[in-house]
Amino acid sequence: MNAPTNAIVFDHVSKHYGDVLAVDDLSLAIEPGSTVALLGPNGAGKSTSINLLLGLLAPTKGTIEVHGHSPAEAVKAGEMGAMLQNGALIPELTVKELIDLVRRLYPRPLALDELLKLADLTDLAGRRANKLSGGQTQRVRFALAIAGAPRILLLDEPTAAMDVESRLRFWASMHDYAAGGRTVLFATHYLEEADEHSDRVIVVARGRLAADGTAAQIKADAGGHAVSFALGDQPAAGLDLLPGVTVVEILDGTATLHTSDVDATLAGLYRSTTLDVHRLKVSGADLEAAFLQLTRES
Ligand SMILES: Nc1ncnc2c1ncn2[C@@H]1O[C@H](COP(=O)(O)OP(=O)(O)OP(=O)(O)O)[C@@H](O)[C@H]1O
Repeated sequence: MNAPTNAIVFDHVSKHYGDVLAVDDLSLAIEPGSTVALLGPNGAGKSTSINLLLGLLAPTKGTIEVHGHSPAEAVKAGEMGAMLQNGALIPELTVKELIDLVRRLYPRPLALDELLKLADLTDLAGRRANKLSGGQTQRVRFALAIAGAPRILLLDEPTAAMDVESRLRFWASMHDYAAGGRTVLFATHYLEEADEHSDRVIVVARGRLAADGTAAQIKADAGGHAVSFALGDQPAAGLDLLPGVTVVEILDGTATLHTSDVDATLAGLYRSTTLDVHRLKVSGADLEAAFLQLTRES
């Protein structure tokens, strides 16, 4: 039998919680060595997908493979490490003791010094776990996730509640770990994180696949541009009906029209409205506009 070419495969996977359809016929394949963002709004099914991948939940329909094995087999073989949204540390232990305790549970763990270095914890090695800030705690949880040197690392909204500096340090650690050819899948609803830290973005909305590609492809496919202008106190009624317009945002007297056809929108703005248009600006799509459009459409 040929070795499986994909690290992760979801084949028509659905997951119901009673009446709630959290994951809806999701099919995708992730190549080894890629860093993939699972991007979606609240309730899109990101955590459910990660829990399915870890074998913590069973799909209602469909199958999941991890390097050709079931999730349970892959977890048992130490193929996957995960940083989930919750999970307390043992407060009495120091950072070093805790990481060493966990790494010893694995057959081929990373060296303690390497783990401390990768998670940027060398200076905090002697600190007790209950004396850490939120961002430092997340770094310890990251170290625990990679302790067994997993080939696949799953991160569920890893930077939630981190400040800007902590985020930067966290992503640097993630890239260092991924650089060894490992596969990383991280869930986020931060568009910038998906854009900056992944080489592929899988957008999910209401449990379904809404888009899949590089951040640049998703922006291009959504075809979006934004037309903005100073609206002042003029009425915004009807802007959403202009040709091409997908989303209208009004903020501090500025109207921003996200559009799939910038020429048609501009023509409509000048011909079909009586608005005084000042400080007109046309910009290329950003991931946010693409994301809004995609998660509305699906
Ligand atoms: N244990 C559960 N029982 C019932 N419904 C659940 C359960 N867990 C999740 N859900 C529902 O399943 C859907 C998907 O939830 P999930 O937590 O996977 O989304 P998410 O994309 O991770 O959201 P968030 O970004 O808010 O963490 C939501 O409608 C949620 O309310």
